[in-house]
Amino acid sequence: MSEARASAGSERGVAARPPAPAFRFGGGSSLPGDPVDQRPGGGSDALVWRSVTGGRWLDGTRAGLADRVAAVLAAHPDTMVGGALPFERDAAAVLVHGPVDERPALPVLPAPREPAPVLLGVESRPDPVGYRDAVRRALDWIADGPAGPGQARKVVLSRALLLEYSSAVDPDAVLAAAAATPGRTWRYQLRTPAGPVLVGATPELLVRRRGLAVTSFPLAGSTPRPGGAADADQAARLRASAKDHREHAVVVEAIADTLAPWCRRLTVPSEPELVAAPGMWHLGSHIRGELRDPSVTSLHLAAALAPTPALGGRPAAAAAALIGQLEPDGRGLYGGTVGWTDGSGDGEWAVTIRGALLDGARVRVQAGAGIVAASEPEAELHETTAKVRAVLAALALPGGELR
Ligand SMILES: C=C(O[C@@H]1C=C(C(=O)O)C=C[C@H]1O)C(=O)O
Repeated sequence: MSEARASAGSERGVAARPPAPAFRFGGGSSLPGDPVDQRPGGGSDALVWRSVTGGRWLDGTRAGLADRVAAVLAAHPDTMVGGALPFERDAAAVLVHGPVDERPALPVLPAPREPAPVLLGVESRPDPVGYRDAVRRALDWIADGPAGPGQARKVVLSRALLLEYSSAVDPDAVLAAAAATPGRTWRYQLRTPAGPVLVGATPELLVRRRGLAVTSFPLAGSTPRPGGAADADQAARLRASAKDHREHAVVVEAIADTLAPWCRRLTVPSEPELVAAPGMWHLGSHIRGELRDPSVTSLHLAAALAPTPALGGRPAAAAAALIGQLEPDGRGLYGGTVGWTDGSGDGEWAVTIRGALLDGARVRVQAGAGIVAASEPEAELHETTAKVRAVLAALALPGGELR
């Protein structure tokens, strides 16, 4: 709502909606192995919501970004920068700078507008035939050669579903649904200056910095959760899948290699754990490190890590080039990172997945799957469908029977 309309509303005695924050992020819940938070009210599993309202947008691409942001924050104590870095490393970041607003809970959001939007149509880009085709081309690329000595190639291929609804989808209603998803997720909402609003609940932490402690929680290797008794069977199958463990190891190795030069100590688990995300099982690993240099901020680390090989591949540059060919629309914010950093350098950056880009009555949901030598096109297509369904369910967006 524009300010003019808001004040006209109050003149007529209608309560004006307060200005909507440009950025909201609900994260910071504790991870297994975290020290217990001793602060008053800082229970071991407390989720913290941060937002920026009425801030200033920062221009620029990723090159030199973290240093510029650190300088801005050094000059303005009690402020933070929140937003997103796109998947493509040379694309413009969407970051907003403003005062820190930190709360234990998401404020009560206005009730969604009635009637609820009805799904009118869905377009898949590429369509299922095109996606299976892209997987076959990726398998040829994988078979063409190794990524390095003793290393197999991997690439993550995604498809976008463009959904058309009968009326505008309310970004706050979608955020409220994301906030209510059970399980450990990082919830985000970013009103981009171009208009569309990015909203989601991602189970994947790219990097968190608290003081010198650095944590990353990569996920790779997935299977849908059918619910009921079959849920445990699927979990057991994932645990036993050599293909998924290989896919996971590629990601863990790459994250550890990127973090190692920044860290004095780095601990990498030898085996992944099973992670229950909304609608999906994943393999996940807690990687923990201790920073060498306290001037390195969470944004330095996020900019170095994103896009994670859980969304790109190995070798990173060749996988990104292949993705550029096979996904000609470009990914934009999907697959990049979303989060915040503050004047102390602390911050939390999640992988921008399990979200939707809302543009009035049009909604874009994108999902991908990791392709390795043993991948089957049909199974990978099925995995993207399962992920999209999980997103629609978590965000309470009507999705029908997607294929
Ligand atoms: C690509 C997505 O998810 C990523 C890919 C995964 C996989 O290939 O197993 C698992 C989790 C995410 O890192 C997505 O949700 O769109």
